[in-house]
Amino acid sequence: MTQGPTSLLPVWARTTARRPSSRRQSLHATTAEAMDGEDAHHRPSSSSSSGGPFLSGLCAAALRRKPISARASAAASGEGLVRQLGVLELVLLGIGASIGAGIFVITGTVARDAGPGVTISFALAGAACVLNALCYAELASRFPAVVGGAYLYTYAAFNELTAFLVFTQLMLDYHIGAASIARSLASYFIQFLELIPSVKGNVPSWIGHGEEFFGGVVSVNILAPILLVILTVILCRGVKESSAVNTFMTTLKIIIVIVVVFAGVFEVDVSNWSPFMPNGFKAVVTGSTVVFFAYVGFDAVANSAEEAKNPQRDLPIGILGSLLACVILYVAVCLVITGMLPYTLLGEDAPLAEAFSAKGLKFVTVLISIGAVAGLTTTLLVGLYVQSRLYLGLGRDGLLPSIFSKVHPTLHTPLHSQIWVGCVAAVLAGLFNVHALSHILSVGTLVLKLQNTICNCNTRFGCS
Ligand SMILES: NC(=[NH2+])NCCC[C@H](N)C(=O)O
Repeated sequence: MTQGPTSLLPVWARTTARRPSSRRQSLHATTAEAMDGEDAHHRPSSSSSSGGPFLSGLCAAALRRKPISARASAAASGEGLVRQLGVLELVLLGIGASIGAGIFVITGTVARDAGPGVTISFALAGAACVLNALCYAELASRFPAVVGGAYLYTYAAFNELTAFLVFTQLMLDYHIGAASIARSLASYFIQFLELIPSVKGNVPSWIGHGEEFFGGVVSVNILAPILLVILTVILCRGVKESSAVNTFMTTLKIIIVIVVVFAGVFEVDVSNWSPFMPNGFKAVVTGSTVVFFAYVGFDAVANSAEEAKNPQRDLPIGILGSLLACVILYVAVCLVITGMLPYTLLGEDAPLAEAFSAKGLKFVTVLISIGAVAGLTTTLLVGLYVQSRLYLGLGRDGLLPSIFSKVHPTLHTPLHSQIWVGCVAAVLAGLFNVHALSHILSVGTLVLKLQNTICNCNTRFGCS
């Protein structure tokens, strides 16, 4: 066996990479061992390096690649996670991750510029995402069904360094995203509570909305961490349990969106649709880059590869099915909302709810709030789920401490990884208002989608 240089890795990673745990050894023939095969030519020989052992180690570690075949045995062994998710659960997982607060908020922001053309913005962003989803679907069906998603594909298509960068981007997105969503959820709960007259105005801000200290640098909130703990407990209990919660909540929000569309159809005045693009096509295209956020999430399905009953068939269906369902629902909501009111009157923060209150349909407004809560809950739940599976993948590969590679023998969940991601999100959500930061992350997500498309080209056409 060729010895792979590990000097690039931190001490703990070096240790785990050299002396892999027995599970890792059996599940994933990775790192040095994995390089024996098809990717040996990707490693620069250390003797040819003129920059000394450190530089050659650095290059070798950065350039080593995980061969696709090395994962096959992992998928076959079936050890660790259990295959419990059917095609419906996978589609609902994708929808659960995608339909969050985006549709309830972004529509108004973009419609103020793009007018009714926001519908085209959603269709354009949806079309771009469908192309990307096709890449994900192909990668998901081509690869052995193990955890890792985008990280795994990058490891096989490029190298370890790129894969690790993908992981860091994903983690930044998911950790901050989870904290931000948990805070929004906490605020929603307080708003619900404040519907009770005796409670209104009496809830201290440190419970839900956040009490600011040090000039706003720290914003203390206890409800968000509590919600994160509850979801983490559900996720730790088993994939069947968390999938059941996701299925229930996602079905609820789909029904609510459909009811909203049908209730709104009768209020549509077609004259509100002309002009359809008051500020031209440019505003519509600009809008599509913003509404892209609403589609983020379908890729979550790829991360459940190791828990899908029939991954090669069901993952592509789950990825594409959930995205297409979102495109249809989003376009329908946009058409209805821009038909109900002149676009100039649409609110920026809660356009859907405001449009229905303006028409005197208060019950729909309440439904929308319930839909938003269900939406936030499922995006949070699935986000935490995906994170833990990514940590599990990196733990197995020796890129993170081996504690992350452990799967509970009876619950069949990566307990340590799950608790870790819950704790990180809880600390962030409990102490900081990360909302502003979460918006910037869409750019990173966009780059990640591009990266995945390149991965697909790379593995399909063998460019490297
Ligand atoms: N990984 C993420 N950044 N997930 C956030 C998903 C946001 C979701 N699409 C929404 O409209 O609310």
